[in-house]
Amino acid sequence: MIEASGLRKTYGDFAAVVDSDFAVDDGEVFGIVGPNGAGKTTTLKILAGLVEPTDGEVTVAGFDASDPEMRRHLGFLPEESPLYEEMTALSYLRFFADLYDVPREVADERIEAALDRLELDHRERRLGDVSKGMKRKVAIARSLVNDPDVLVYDEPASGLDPVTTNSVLAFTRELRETGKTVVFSAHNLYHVESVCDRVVVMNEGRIVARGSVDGIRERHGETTYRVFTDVEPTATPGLDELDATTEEVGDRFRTTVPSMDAVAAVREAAGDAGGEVVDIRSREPSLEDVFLDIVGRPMPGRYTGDPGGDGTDAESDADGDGDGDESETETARPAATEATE
Ligand SMILES: Nc1ncnc2c1ncn2[C@@H]1O[C@H](COP(=O)(O)OP(=O)(O)OP(=O)(O)O)[C@@H](O)[C@H]1O
Repeated sequence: MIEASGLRKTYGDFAAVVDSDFAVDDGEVFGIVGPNGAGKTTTLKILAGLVEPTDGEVTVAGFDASDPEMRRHLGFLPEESPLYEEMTALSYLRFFADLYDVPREVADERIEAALDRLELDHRERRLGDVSKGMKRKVAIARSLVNDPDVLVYDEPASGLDPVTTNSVLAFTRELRETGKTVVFSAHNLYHVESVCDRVVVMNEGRIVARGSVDGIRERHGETTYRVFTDVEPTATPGLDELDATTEEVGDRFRTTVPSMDAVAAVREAAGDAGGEVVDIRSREPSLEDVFLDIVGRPMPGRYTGDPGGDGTDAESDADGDGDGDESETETARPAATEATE
């Protein structure tokens, strides 16, 4: 649905996007993640045909991004989307539908459906008087009035309260179920983890990692295991050497270890001490941990508005099986060689 190859955008001597290649499949939710200034917005604007790349090619729904016909297939949500404050949500959305020559009846049906799914109240209220969350929802509904195949959303849930964030993320997931292809950027890694099929991580204009969220996590992060025993597993010499740490938790002992071999050693130690393992859980590194590893600095605005309340760690029963997702990392080169100050 989207193919970008050799994308580069320079402003004078400064390279905002360098050597960017990626493809987005039909019906996929694709995330672009990275710190401030990484080149996310520039990339999205190139996809939306709003910024012309200095080099490279991009096709969206089979059209060159610069082809005006492409816009009929695209819904774009900019990072900031000022609305006409004197209009109501309904009149505003009808206005945009008219710009796309959507017949009134069809437009009304689409608008109602989008606003229902977004749970938007106060449809007849002046947009100048509605909350920031409602404005964002109206802007999202606007991106759908032409029933596009591809949606390009720049930070769709940024700065929203947890309830609205949840609603916007759920809506984005639903778009995939209706066959839309979505590309979105986010600072907040929880947003990316909870919605995207695949992501690219950008830093200083370049893609530095790509793959499924799980694949990237698997490749860059280290899974730890928490072994719960009914005795303190201290009997076997050498447990310390396995980087094991044990804490007493209620009537159990929780030993955290970095490998399945160490899990086996804990099991043996518990047996030697006359007890047994009662539970084993794996703890996946968060995308945040991985991001720190790849980019070398934390994401700004980390995990704000986490509607799940625990976006930082994924914990699951440990069978020790990875899903073998492929992902790859590209070595981060210094910010564009073209960029000379
Ligand atoms: N029109 C422009 N002229 C000059 N420099 C620009 C222009 N647009 C973007 N840049 C620069 O290009 C770099 C990438 O900007 P971009 O907005 O794509 O980053 P971003 O990853 O979206 O960042 P943020 O998360 O802060 O929105 C930044 O250093 C920015 O200052």
